[in-house]
Amino acid sequence: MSGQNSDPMGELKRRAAEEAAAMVQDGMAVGLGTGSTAALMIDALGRRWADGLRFVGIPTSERSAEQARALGITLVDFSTHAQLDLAIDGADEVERGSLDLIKGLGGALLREKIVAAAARRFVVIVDEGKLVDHLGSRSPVPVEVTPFGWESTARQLGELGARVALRIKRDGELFVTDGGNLILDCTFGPIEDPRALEAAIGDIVGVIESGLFVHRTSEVIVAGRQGLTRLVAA
Ligand SMILES: O=C(CO)[C@H](O)[C@H](O)COP(=O)(O)O
Repeated sequence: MSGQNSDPMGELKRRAAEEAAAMVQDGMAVGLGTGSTAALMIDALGRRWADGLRFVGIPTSERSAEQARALGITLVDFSTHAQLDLAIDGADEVERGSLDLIKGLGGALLREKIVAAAARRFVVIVDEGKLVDHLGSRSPVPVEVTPFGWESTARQLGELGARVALRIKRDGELFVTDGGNLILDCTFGPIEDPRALEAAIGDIVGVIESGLFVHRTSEVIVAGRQGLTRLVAA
């Protein structure tokens, strides 16, 4: 069988990633997301870099930094670029209408949220399977917490109505973030008021950040069976 059409959704995700990468212009400071979709976008930026485009990137994880560095992309940090022109990232769920997100199944939510908050435009790339009517319908909300006292933090997250699971890797080791913290995956079910939940989670001592991204998205590029769709925040 020809490999060309063996993964039509993968091909559409690649096109969505290329469309997002096409938004980068010479001289921009760009946030580079994390995950399999963001990796396709970084690859696309690498091709544009090889063609002569020049910009600087702030990566949202060590993984993305390594990938971008290998492609020759210049990386900077917030000491020289406290504001970014654009950030591009994937997501685990996108709420239709609001374009609010759940992120962090890849474990990079803290740096991803800092980068999204620093960007004038935040563009998200997903396949259509990530679109939901209510956040929390399929994905838990990942919450990054300090290792010290995580059991107490978990208990308090449970009091908000979540089923809480400490993230463990496939090899049985604890998942530790790039910042040296732990992730608690909190299953709430469909979330009625993401803004209120984000605030309530953030109020718990020991919580560093949650994977709820509320009112942060400028645009979503969706790869679907019918092709690419662009959703813009109302
Ligand atoms: O939030 C993330 C990492 O922390 C990713 O953006 C999210 O998990 C989507 O990843 P993928 O594109 O591999 O489905």
